[in-house]
Amino acid sequence: MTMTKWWIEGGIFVTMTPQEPVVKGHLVVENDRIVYIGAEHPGKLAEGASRISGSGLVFMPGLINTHGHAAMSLLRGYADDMVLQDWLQTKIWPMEGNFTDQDVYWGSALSALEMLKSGTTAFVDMYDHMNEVAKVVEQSGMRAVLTRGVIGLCPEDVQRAKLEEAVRFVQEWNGKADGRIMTMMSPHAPYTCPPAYIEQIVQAAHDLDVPLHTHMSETAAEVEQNVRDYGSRPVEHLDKLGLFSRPSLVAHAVHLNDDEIALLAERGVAVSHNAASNLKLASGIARVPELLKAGVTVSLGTDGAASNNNLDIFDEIRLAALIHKGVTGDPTAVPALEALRLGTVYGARAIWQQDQIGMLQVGMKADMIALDLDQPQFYPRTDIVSHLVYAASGRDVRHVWVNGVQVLKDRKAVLLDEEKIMAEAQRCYERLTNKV
Ligand SMILES: N[C@@H](CCSC[C@H]1O[C@@H](n2cnc3c(=O)[nH]cnc32)[C@H](O)[C@@H]1O)C(=O)O
Ligand SMILES: [Zn+2]
Repeated sequence: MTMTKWWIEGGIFVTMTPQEPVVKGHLVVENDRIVYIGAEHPGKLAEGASRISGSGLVFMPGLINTHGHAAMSLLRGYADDMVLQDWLQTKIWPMEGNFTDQDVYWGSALSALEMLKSGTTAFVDMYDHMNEVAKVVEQSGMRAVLTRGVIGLCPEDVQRAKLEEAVRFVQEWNGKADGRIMTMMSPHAPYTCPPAYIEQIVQAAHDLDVPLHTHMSETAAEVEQNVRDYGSRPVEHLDKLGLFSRPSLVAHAVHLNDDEIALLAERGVAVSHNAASNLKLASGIARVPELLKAGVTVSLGTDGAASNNNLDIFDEIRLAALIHKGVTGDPTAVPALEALRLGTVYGARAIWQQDQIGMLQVGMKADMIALDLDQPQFYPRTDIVSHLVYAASGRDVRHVWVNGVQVLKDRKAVLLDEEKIMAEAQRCYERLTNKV
């Protein structure tokens, strides 16, 4: 393998490390890893490196989106302003029922493009036709944790077939694309999977030695129904079924009581906070300050583009910093640096990759983004972290690298064909809407 080496000369680096959150200086990457970051000239380490000027740019770790359904970008704007159960049952599921491999491929490619262009370098995806999503990840150069989510509201033979498909997906893709693809197992939610089915999925995760992912406690109605059907709230229910006996990541976790927060902390369960989706579907607002105080890893997710309706993690960072202040009446809730950690360091923790990504530090993978600082919203130069949280958006992202490879250059995707993806996604949508 030929060695690649590049050197960012003279930039501002928001490293997200506890020791030195902001560094003005230099960064050197060799192959897929950061080999130098610091104020001093890198000296010998920069020998033979190609030089990139860091002037006018701010660099930070790539953002991590810990919950979504990439192909749902095909349904962006298709069914807005509805309540979750009605939205899923009358609009989304009937459309998804007609999705082909091609639809999932182009829908996921559209999302990959949008994510890259707004600074997301790693994402979690729970969906169907997952081979297509994996191909998109492979081609786009992104990093992802993928899982064939299963809904168990079907006869046992269909349940079994879905579970086998999910297992095969893990066997085929875990660790692929130079390690950029990792996998999980996922019951879609406690209200769509009977308890015995959840136990089978948990067992499969044990056998395969992969983590678990699910939607949990998204709406008050879900919690009530869980109590009616199973005699306990979703957290206790899933705990009894063994879901938290493995590394697990739960999306939403909006309706939690104090005991449930304590249990999630005790079991080391990570939460994906999907603020925009929860607001849009009027599901509620997660108790993020309390979760953080209890020591739960809280990360950020967009959920599908049909309930957001974009995939910009900068939006989620800003929302996380704002709504919890509004809800608690405490302006110190989720301060700027903590909000930025939700989208970076904690995101990495939530997908068990904190030793690899989420910070700019020697030895870490070079998953990094650069934003254009020479824009009015970033003047005057007061506090760069504050600017990234309260003033920035994904549209400010100019360059993106994943695993040491530049995948976005001057706002253009390097490995994806932007025009073709948008045209094909449009065609998929038109074909799908003619079917129903
Ligand atoms: N179609 C598969 C399940 C795929 S898992 C991903 C599912 O999550 C659904 N989904 C998207 N957003 C949400 C949400 O916020 N809550 C619950 N389900 C969601 C989405 O519509 C999709 O069907 C099967 O039948 O087994
Ligand atoms: Zn979801």
